[in-house]
Amino acid sequence: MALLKALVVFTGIFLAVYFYSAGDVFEPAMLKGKRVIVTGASSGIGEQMAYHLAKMGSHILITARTEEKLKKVVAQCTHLGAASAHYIAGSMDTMTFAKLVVHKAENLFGGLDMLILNHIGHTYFGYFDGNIDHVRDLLEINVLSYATMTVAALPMLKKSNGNVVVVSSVAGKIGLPLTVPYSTTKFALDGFFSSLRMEFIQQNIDVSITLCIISYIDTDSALKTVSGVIQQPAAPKEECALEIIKGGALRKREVYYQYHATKIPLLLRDWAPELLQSLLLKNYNMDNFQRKEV
Ligand SMILES: NC(=O)C1=CN([C@@H]2O[C@H](COP(=O)(O)OP(=O)(O)OC[C@H]3O[C@@H](n4cnc5c(N)ncnc54)[C@H](OP(=O)(O)O)[C@@H]3O)[C@@H](O)[C@H]2O)C=CC1
Ligand SMILES: CC(C)CCC[C@@H](C)[C@H]1CC[C@H]2[C@@H]3C(=O)C=C4C[C@@H](O)CC[C@]4(C)[C@H]3CC[C@]12C
Repeated sequence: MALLKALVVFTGIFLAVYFYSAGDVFEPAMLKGKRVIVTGASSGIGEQMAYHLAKMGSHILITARTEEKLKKVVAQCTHLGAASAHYIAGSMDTMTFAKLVVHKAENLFGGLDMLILNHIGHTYFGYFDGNIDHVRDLLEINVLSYATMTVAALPMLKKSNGNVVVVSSVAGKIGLPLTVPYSTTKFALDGFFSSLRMEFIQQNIDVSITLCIISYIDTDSALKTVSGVIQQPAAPKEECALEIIKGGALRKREVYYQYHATKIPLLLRDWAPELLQSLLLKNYNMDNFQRKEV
């Protein structure tokens, strides 16, 4: 009898896990013909996301400040099989530009399926220098432009039951040294977008919001800034870019990449904060530290 009970329970758990994860299967075809904006796509993870989307056959609009780099990324996207690829150059420190990007997508595509918010403004990797004006400027670029673009894109995203994908960081969930202004902006994204997600659910607005919690990635800018100081290895940007797109397409609440480097610290955060603190500090080799502009 006990064996039968155990068997029933086991089968129940197996079926629950099977059917729960069945909806979790990603197919590149999910992005075919979809109309996508990627910000900060002239380099790093944003550039890699544009290439993945191109291979999947999406319509892509990319943006950043450097026109020369954007032209090259667009050419490569076309070569890789994008349904169409366009760029618009400008800086996200002006909210009129943030809105302009969304309006350009509307004019080009007549709608929008996915908004990938990924750009970050320049900052420094070093002890907080007391400059509040820099924190304010960074909040404009890293947070308010994200909110502005989301507001501008919402009518289109409601029509398509689309996705907002927000690229954040472990530094947006856990306080870390040497990135005070940056970390401030990434925590703010959690506040804005996690609250907005709850409001969408209450109002039956079928637009998903995916917050991506990313650890140390091997982009040129990250390697230039922190190698020597950070002890852990950097994860590959290509795989990171794909995991972000998958999370958005599957309408996940949050993406954790790399899983172990983000989930384990997050589990410790609330239950063993002092242990986490001492483990994290061991990860920084301050003998090699020099303040750097990012
Ligand atoms: N690399 C890492 O270790 C980690 C990265 N992340 C997150 O991943 C995302 C991408 O990072 P990563 O690829 O490393 O960064 P990169 O430095 O490679 O890319 C940043 C992008 O933002 C653009 N950008 C910079 N300033 C502005 C501006 N004022 N207005 C508009 N665009 C601007 C840059 O282009 P241009 O200069 O031409 O404007 C570039 O395209 C970020 O959100 C970051 O926080 C999270 C955790 C770890
Ligand atoms: C197990 C983890 C909790 C350990 C801490 C991981 C630390 C070392 C990781 C996590 C988040 C990372 C920073 C980040 O998010 C984004 C950028 C912007 C990029 O242009 C320059 C590098 C920088 C500052 C990364 C530096 C390394 C950080 C602090």
